[in-house]
Amino acid sequence: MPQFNLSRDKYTDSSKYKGGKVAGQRQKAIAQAEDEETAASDDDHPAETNIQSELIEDREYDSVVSSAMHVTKRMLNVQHVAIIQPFIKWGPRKSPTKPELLLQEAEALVRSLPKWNIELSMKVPVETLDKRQLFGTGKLEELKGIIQARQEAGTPLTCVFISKGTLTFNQKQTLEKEFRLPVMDRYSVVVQILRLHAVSMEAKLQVALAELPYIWSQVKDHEGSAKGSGRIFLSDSQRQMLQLRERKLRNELTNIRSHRELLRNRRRQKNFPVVAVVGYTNAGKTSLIKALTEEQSLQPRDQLFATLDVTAHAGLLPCKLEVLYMDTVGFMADIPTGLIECFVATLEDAMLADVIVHVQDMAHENRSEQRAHVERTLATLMRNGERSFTPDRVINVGNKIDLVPESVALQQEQHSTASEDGKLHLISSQTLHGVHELLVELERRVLRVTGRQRIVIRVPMGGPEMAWLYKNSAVTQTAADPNNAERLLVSVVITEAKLQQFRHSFIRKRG
Ligand SMILES: Nc1nc2c(ncn2[C@@H]2O[C@H](COP(=O)(O)OP(=O)(O)OP(=O)(O)O)[C@@H](O)[C@H]2O)c(=O)[nH]1
Ligand SMILES: [Mg+2]
Repeated sequence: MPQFNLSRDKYTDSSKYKGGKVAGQRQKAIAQAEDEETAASDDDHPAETNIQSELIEDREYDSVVSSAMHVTKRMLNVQHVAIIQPFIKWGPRKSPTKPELLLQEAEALVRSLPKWNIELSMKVPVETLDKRQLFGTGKLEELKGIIQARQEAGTPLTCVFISKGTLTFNQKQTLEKEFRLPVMDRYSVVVQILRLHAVSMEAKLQVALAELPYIWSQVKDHEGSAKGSGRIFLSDSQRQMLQLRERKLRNELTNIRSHRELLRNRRRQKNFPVVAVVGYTNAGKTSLIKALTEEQSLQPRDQLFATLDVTAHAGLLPCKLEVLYMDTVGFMADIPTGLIECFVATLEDAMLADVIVHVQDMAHENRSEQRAHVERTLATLMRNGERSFTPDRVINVGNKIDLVPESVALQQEQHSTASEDGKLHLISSQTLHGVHELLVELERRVLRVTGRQRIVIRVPMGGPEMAWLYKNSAVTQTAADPNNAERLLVSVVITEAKLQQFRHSFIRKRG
């Protein structure tokens, strides 16, 4: 039953997650509960897994995708890359972000691919991003000269990465002819990274789906161009293949998602409060969850889009209430919407969480833009969802404080809003500085948002009350009542509704 394992990966079992090991007993217990639910429904669909594997191993498609975006299965091969970051220097369409930062992000993308080496890295001013050859004639000659010189001395380059969202088919074709090298844009580099990091079948199918709008847009560019090279980009049968592929991918994803909904309902019934950890890519989401749960299996990586599956990890709040932390896909600006849309569905679960922790990298120069980008995206995602993006559900966390000089950190803390809800919690997931305080705040929010409270109830020893409390609340401590040897003092975290039920069932009777 291979799909059985798939669904489990997503939520609890991190054994396949970044190569880690199965976590502790609590984790196992939840996984087991989910498995009971999963087993029945998976038995019904043994054929699905075959279709899914065929969609991933499809030679005919591979040849189309490799010609459209130079994305191949041989991505572990060594590549020698020249990065060119175009930016508009003047005028109303001037790039809002400093070109140095754009270039840094482009370099981080390339570094996320293990055997890709950055040989050259340049930022180049352009008048507009729409020109057929992108660069002015003089600039283009200069770039050709630089690349040529590099080819003759030093390690020969194997591709040029132009750090622009998407290049049109014509831009790519023109530049490939000029540079005599394959040319990639941000979309194709990100797809390459996503392919590498996709672990579960759902993530793999999502990446596959994310590739299609790109291929279609290249086909459209090619057809729309009067000066098309005359070469047919896609044959009719290839087009049909792509259409069929898209339908199949959507079908399979729908199947997987309805399955996920089943698990989500199941989890709701079990009543675990859920905390979603979101943020810009590489901000330290996975590291924070590792710090909060002490789960050794989690492996943070200094790579963009390291996490592609929403996974859940159990942890305890200081009051001993168990919560599930959801690790999510990172956000990134200047990624064409079509690409990330496919992953948005995986964020659905996160959007339904009781509390959302927004992790920010305090050591990143572009922190405030990153924060604004994440907030905008979250607000859009939630506009269509069941729950709204209200400040009382969000905790802002400033991570990597160990990398920031103390005086700067202090300033940033003072800058954050005075109210407890708007506060920026400064922490280091690495040194664990501030993590305990964050847990205390998390507890406060979780209890408030889910309408739970911590109380101590006095119950008769050996009575039915104890069993009832274990079943319907989180019992965090029991102690003998110093004033009455036949009674116990039970500390619980309980919802208002359950507390009413308890009063109704036991206290009135007793009275
Ligand atoms: N110095 C320092 N490094 C940190 C801290 N937290 C995370 N890192 C590092 O930052 C990098 C990214 O961490 P991850 O936890 O993988 O980040 P993420 O947000 O999950 O990234 P994606 O899944 O790619 O979106 C890793 O190299 C971590 O070791 C911190 O508090 N201090
Ligand atoms: Mg991560």
